[in-house]
Amino acid sequence: TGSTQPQRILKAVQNNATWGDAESVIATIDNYCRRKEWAMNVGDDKGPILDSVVSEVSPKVALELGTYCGYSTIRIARLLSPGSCLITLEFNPDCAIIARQIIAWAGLQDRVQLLEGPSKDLIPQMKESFRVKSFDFVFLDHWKEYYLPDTKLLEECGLLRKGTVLLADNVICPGTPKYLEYVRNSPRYESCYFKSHLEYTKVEDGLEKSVFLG
Ligand SMILES: O=C(NCCCCc1cc2cnccc2s1)c1cc(-c2ccc(F)cc2)cc(O)c1O
Ligand SMILES: [Mg+2]
Repeated sequence: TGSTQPQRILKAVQNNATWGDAESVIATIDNYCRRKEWAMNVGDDKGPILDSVVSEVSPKVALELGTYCGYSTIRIARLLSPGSCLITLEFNPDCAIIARQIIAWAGLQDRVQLLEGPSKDLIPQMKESFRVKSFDFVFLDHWKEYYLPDTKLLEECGLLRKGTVLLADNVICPGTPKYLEYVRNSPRYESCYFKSHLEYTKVEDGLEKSVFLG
């Protein structure tokens, strides 16, 4: 039986990146996915936009929906101040196993809590089980049709506060029309679009930044 894409990405990291060096892990994954095989990482075109929003927010408690191999997890976690934490949700156990190893290779396992399971089950547990009061920053990068229901779930669970920043990947490709319509028309959000490209391609894609107004 052959290897999976996450296993091949982990091997590339173990063979080329420096243990404990997050920048080298990011560069290794981008080189591998640009030259060898495309993968659904936020990538090196949208990545700097993600970096700039995270740096601006400086979140103490952040949430990521959709870990995959941990590429954006590392991009976010490397910018967090010590004492801050990033909770990342992954539903696929095979991805979770690989992501944990890639996050550890980057030396960021102390700032990251990877939870396995569907967002709709885990989000309602955040307050009681994971002792989260509210999130300062949320990166949406999971099933595109879940962006809207999960945003409403975060609102209903009282996990957003005045000023919480939501940043959504893939709002053009594959696209999240219902989510975009909601955050761009709701009086409870101030939204703006950062035009970019689908990871490792020339296809248009972008990130939507939406500030919850309370
Ligand atoms: O599907 C994408 N990401 C979601 C997969 C994660 C599924 C999960 C569900 C779930 C539920 N609960 C908790 C955790 C999780 S993780 C995705 C796809 C493309 C793409 C693919 C083909 C193509 F031609 C053009 C773009 C590009 C991207 O940047 C993506 O992010
Ligand atoms: Mg994505």
